[in-house]
Formats: sequence, structure tokens, C-alpha cells
Amino acid sequence: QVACGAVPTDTTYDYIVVGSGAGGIPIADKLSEAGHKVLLIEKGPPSTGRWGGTMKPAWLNGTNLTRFDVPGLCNQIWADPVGVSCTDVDQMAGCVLGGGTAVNAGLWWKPHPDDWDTNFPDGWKSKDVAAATERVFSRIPGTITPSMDGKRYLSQGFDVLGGSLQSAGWEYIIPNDNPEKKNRTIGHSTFMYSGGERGGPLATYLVSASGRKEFTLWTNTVAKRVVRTGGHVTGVEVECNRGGHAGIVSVTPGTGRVILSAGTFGSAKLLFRSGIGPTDQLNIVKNSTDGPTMILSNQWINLPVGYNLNDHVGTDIEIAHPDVVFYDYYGAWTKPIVSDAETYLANRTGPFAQAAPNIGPIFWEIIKGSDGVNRHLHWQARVEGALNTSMTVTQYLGTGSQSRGRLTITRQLNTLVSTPPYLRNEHDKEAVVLGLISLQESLKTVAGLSWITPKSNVTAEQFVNSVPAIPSRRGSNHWTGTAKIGTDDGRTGGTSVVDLNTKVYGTDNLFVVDASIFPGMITANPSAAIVIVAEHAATKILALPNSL
Ligand SMILES: Cc1cc2nc3c(=O)[nH]c(=O)nc-3n(C[C@H](O)[C@H](O)[C@H](O)COP(=O)(O)OP(=O)(O)OC[C@H]3O[C@@H](n4cnc5c(N)ncnc54)[C@H](O)[C@@H]3O)c2cc1C
Repeated sequence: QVACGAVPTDTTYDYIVVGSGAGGIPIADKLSEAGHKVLLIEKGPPSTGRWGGTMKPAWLNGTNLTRFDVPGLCNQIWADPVGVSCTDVDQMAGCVLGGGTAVNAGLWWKPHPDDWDTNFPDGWKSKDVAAATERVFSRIPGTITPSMDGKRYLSQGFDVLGGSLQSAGWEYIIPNDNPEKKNRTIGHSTFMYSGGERGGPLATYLVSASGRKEFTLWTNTVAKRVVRTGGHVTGVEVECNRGGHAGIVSVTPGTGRVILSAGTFGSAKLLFRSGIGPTDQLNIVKNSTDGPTMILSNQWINLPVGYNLNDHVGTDIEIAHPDVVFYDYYGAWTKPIVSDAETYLANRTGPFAQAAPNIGPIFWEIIKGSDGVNRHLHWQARVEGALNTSMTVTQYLGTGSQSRGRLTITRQLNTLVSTPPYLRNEHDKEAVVLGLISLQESLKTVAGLSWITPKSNVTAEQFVNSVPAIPSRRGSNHWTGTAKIGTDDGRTGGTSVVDLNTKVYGTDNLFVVDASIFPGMITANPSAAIVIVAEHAATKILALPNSL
């Protein structure tokens, strides 16, 4: 048991940012860069070595590296999530410093213009976020050759699948040099890694923030709720989690603001616990252990928090080819191939500088549905499956998808996906089926390639229908949407929870900046787009009049 610290009573903050993920770290950095006093609160422990993280396999003892630093250990989250994954969510999410950016596979994409133009409101279109995109990619450019010797290791899977698709007419591109080319194109996986290590916001934005006297970071500290009078927030109530802080931390009277960046599940939960959301959800909180401290119902703000839940629709297929070579990244936790561990530790080269489980190629296709809507498919291959020559290839349905789900809260104050957002629209399903048929066609004549799933006697449609539309079979860990941005104020029958400045409707000084504000799904893995949202939100928030 580690002792908790009380919240200092002699300090207030211009901005309190809750959650240190893809949204929280960059926004905290930008606000402190502008000279504001910023407190970043993270419920989990430190992750990467730079920040004092300690979780590691024996072969990293004596180094400053943890499991989070080494790209080849990124899938350990599935083998050993204890103390790393969130325990108040029915899905996989990272509850450590860095959030998803500490545990994810590091895939890092410059968004397609349609990702903004299809989904986001005016002021957030591709032209509006262009400057923010430049800023993000100048700090975190990404790489297609993460090993420090510039070589790609274990590329047999890429060569088989990528070569076959190119023979079938798909175009090879450098993805982040051509973000608008997402139709029958193929590229190498692009990662946020740098120097052979995880990189990303933890190695850039958090480093610059931490160098400023205006910036304070508390880890192991859970935000319970925002403290407010009507629409005016005065602080955040925090609870200690293994050595963090407990008490009420205040914002600067009059001008201070709170930013929720606790992720699609965490920000929705904080809103519910702060009396902001649909009445059915607030009544659940009122009947929980929160009841005695919850804001009175005459001050509840009725907004559609938790609706508009979204995730990429994942559909896994499996193929095999004799040239494909499996590498046991899971086994490497206890028994790494000694020479591979040595080259990684000495020079950050070799298979451990690459993401487990050997991800790639990535390829894209746009399918126009019979409803006239363009739907973007992102295919992501990895060397993993039933055979040691297998590749599992996940088709993600993103931009253009219409289906949405709902997130709710339980009396135990856990959040759950009560309505999964998968394939609730017939044209979404049509795109998934047509995309699969297109891939089958493209791979039809590849010598030695066999289909494991779906089998040749099953049609694409039968197969797509046979996979249940539930998170365990379709989930992609790319959750977005529970506090949607838009101009149609949810208090008066609209669908939006935050306005175009990311401010929660009905409040003076409460904002949400993370994946939860996304109105719709984007093409590829979302972390880079979330960092862009944070960069863009920072300009909007900083441009607001300072006094309320
Ligand atoms: C296993 C996995 C693999 C993934 N792979 C990729 C990938 O390769 N590429 C990619 O682009 N995306 C990937 N993603 C998705 C991506 O990481 C997330 O979409 C992204 O991190 C979400 O950003 P966010 O800021 O909304 O929330 P998060 O990054 O989840 O951050 C939220 C933070 O808030 C903290 N928090 C929550 N509640 C509280 C509270 N009450 N008090 C204090 N702190 C709180 C959490 O601990 C967490 O640190 C992956 C996700 C997972 C889970």
C-alpha cells in the first residue's frame, strides 16, 4: 500500500487536463506552451522508462527500457494486461501514462481529407486542420523503417501479399506522403516510433511540457468528477490510486478551465459522474456509491453523452503461403532469440525495433455503396494465425460507415458497450462484403496461397453474416464518438455534446479533447488524428476570451 498525498490547498490551475493519452498530452503541452499553469492528471502509473516506468521482462533489467518502450513487446498487453489495462471498461484500453499511445502498436497515419470532410463540422474540415496536421507530423513524422539500420526484418509476409496485390494492379505508395491515395493502394506499415523505441506523444509533447515550470503531472490519481455550480466548473475531485493525490483541486477562480481527455470511455464516465448526460444514465450514478456527492438533479445537464459510439468494424480473414515466416513475439517476453535481443539493446536494430506481431502490408480500397456513399476500407495484415505460415488480415470499415452504438454506465460505475456499433446499416455490410470479394479476386491467381478463412465453399456474404457483430469478434480498439462535436446542441434535441470550440454545451469552462468528440469513424488507426484534434482544439480554446 503506497500512501496518498493530499491536494495542495495553496495552488490553483489555469487548466486541469484529465487523462494523458493521445488527446491529453498534446493539449496539456500546447496550453502550457502558451504560458498557462497546467495540471495533467493520469489515473495510471508511469509507463515508458523516461517517466519512471518499471514494468519489464528480465532481459530488459539493467536498462532504462520498459515493456512500453520496445516495439516488439507491444502485444504483451494481450498476454499480461494486469496493472496496464483499464479495469472499469468492458473493452481493452490502456490506463497508464500515455493511455493508448503507451500500449498501442504505434501505427501512425496522416488522415485522408475525407476523414475530416465527411465527418467533421465546419471549422474542422481538412483545410481547417491542415496547419495542425503539419505541426503534428513535424514533431512525430513516423517511419516505415523503424529499425535503426534502415532495414526491414521478416518482410516475407509483406512480400507475398504486397507483391500479389501489386501484380493485381494495386499501387505501391509511401502512405504518409500520399494521404489522399486510399483507393487500391498498398504501403508499408507506418509507425510513430523513433530511435528504435515507442516515441509518439510520450517522447515529444510530454517532454516539452515537462520542461516548463507552468506544467505539473500527477500520475496514479483518478478524477472522480468535476465540481461545478450550474454550468461553472470550479475544480476536479480526485481519488488516490497507489500513491497519487486525493481531494479537490481547484481551477483559477474566474478564468480556469477543465479539459476532459480521459478517452471515449473515461470522458463519458466523468461526464455522467458530473451530472452531465442522459437522465437514465445520471439516475444510475445517483443510485451508486456516488449518490451522496453527486450534484443535485436540478443542476443536471441533459446531453446525449454515450450515444454515437463508434469503432472500426473489424473483419478477419486468414490466408497461408509457404514463404511466410512466423516470429514468436509472445515467446520473446521470457525467451527472446539472444542475438535479436543483443542487437536491439546495442543498436535498436532487428525484429524488436518492429511492432509485434509483424504488421503489414496495409492496403486501402474505397467502395461506393448502392446508397451512393463512399466507404473507406483499411486492410491490416499481420503474421499470426493457425499455421506458422499464416497471415491474419483485418479489414477495417471506416470513413463513410453509418452504424453507431451506445455506451452506458453500470451501478458499479463501470462503462460498457451496451449497443455495439457494428453493421447496423445494410450498406455498411454491403461495403464489407464487396471489399472482401475484391480482395479474393485480387489474390485469385497467386501460386501457393491458400485461404483458411473464409473457406472456398463459403460466399463472402455468408461469411460476413456469420461473424457476430459484437466487440469480441468485430472490435478494433479504435473507440470514438461518445461526446460528439457539432453545432446541434444536444440539450435541445440535437446530437452534439460539445460545441465547435470543444466546450460542453451548457457549461462555461468544461471541454472535451480526445477520441470521444469524433462525429464519425476515420479511415485508418486513429491516434495521429486524435493528436491533430488536440493541436487544433488548443488553437480554438486559446483563442476564446480569457475572462468568462
Ligand atoms: C491494444 C491497442 C492497440 C492500438 N493500436 C493502435 C495503433 O497501432 N495505432 C493507432 O493509431 N491507434 C491504436 N489504438 C487506438 C489508440 O491508441 C486510441 O484510439 C487513442 O489512444 C485514444 O486516445 P484518447 O486520448 O482518446 O484516449 P486514451 O489514449 O485512451 O487516453 C485516456 C487516458 O485517460 C486516463 N483516464 C481515464 N479516466 C481517467 C480518470 N477518471 N482520471 C484520470 N485519468 C483517467 C487513462 O488512464 C488514459 O491514460 C490502439 C488501442 C489499443 C487499446
